Amino acid sequence: MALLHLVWLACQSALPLLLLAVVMLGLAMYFDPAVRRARRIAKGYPQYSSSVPIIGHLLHIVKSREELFHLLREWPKMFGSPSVLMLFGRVLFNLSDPVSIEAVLSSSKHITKGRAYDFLRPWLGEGLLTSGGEKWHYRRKLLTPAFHFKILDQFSSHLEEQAAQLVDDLAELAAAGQGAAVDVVPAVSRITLRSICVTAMGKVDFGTDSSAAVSEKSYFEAIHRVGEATALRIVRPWLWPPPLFWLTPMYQKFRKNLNTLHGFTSKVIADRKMTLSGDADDTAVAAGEAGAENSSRFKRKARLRPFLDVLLNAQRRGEDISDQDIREEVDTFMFEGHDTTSMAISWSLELLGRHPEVQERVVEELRGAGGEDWESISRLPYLDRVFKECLRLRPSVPFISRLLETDAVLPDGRILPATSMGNIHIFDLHRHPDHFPDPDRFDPDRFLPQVEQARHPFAYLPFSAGPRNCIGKRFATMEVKLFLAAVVRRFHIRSAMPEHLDVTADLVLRPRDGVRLRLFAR
Ligand code: HEM
Repeated sequence: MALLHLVWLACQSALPLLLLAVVMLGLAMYFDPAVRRARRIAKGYPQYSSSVPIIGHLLHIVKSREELFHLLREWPKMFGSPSVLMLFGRVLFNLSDPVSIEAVLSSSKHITKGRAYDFLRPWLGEGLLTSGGEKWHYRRKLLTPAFHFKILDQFSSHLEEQAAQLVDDLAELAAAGQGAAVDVVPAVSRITLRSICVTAMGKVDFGTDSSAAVSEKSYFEAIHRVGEATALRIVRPWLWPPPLFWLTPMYQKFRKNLNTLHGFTSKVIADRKMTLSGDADDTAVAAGEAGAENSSRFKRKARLRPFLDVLLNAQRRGEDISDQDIREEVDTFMFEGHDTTSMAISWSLELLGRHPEVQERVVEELRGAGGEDWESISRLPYLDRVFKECLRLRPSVPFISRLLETDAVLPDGRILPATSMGNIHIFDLHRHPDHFPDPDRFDPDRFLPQVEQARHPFAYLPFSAGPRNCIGKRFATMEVKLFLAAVVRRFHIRSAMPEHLDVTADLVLRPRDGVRLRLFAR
């Protein structure tokens, strides 16, 4: 604490120098020849006519997070896609059409994440989501087998247990609410966090005392606060330079919440290290001892190597992975692996609550499925279409971004020039009227095989596409479908949300006041 205070004082006294450094850096970037070329090319694209010298279109986007979310939805209607936003001499392309998005995402040249991800680094470090270059290539190759479908098959029984637990928790919540609307997000988040822990992190023991519940609760609250601060910082340029951010009262809270997040993940890693070090086969294999691979116990375990064990074993084999590296991956997967699925499940329940006829058809299909396990559920075609349509209308990740390090060339010859940002608005892509007629209508039959095949392959991207697509896509699909199936089998669901949603610009698609539902036992 004292150290933090000293840093804060030092920053304050060095403020004029820091500001000067920021201005000098800004000017160097502004007059960089490649950036000037990008500005010249960007003039050919639609954009706001009023641009202020240096700050560009900044005044248009300084809004509350709710207002900003709605403003972003206006851009495709006003300008089409691609359109341009200028900020401090930098060109940002807003992309919400499949053709220009394909030009960016399908190329292995455009794998560097946009500047917005820099603000995630205090939390997620250089994990798989934020890293680039060699580091990303190595980690992606190392971690891909941890999400192979054979490993996911081993996870299905854990997820089935968690689905049953979710149903019990929701029953308790509904009983406490006595027929009133309840916000299901906290209950769903708790179970999706447990799900990623018991599968990818190999954590089996949550303890029976209340301390586990307390640490889970503080973890969610900290995620929300850090997410809010990060999303706000992205659209408040005066908070971009770290030294300026450090001087704000917001930073003190941000730091405290980061400590909670890192404390939680460090404990998960320490617990798993302890379990593995007590396992003679595992230690021998990790150290590369002769004969270990031939042990029959190892052969059984090798098929079951979950995400965290892959990292810990790579470290024990002497590969270049520090404790810090492991923690940033665990932070990344813990966040990506539970917040995205938690919102996908909550939003899907809400959409089913608005469309009782679809809900009943899902229940009917489930009754004929033959079982409640993943084997039976994975084959259901109508549930699959509902799942896809829910992620179309409510994509958990509504926005992603790339820094274009080389030109991206569109099929009509136009260029998205190097140094600019390709901001991909998945939320608007999924509402493109040419690809999804009457886009706000909920209609699972948009995903009938013949309809899907006729559509542009980059018109529907809830999990992104190309080399940096979602590594957890199969895991997420299994979890969301299993949980939806378990909940609708047990409850009639009715949405208690207003017709027009109040959504905020956040890291995941989150409503301002939770997802409120009425649940009635079937
Ligand atoms: C419904 C649930 C999910 C959705 C909608 C979703 C969506 C996405 C999207 C759109 C991206 C691309 C991000 C970007 O380009 O910046 C992504 C990347 C990623 N996702 Fe997911 N995700 C989901 C669940 C999961 C789960 C369950 C995990 C982990 C178990 C996961 C781990 C990751 C990671 C690590 C990346 C970065 C991959 C890379 O850059 O190589 N996601 N996800």
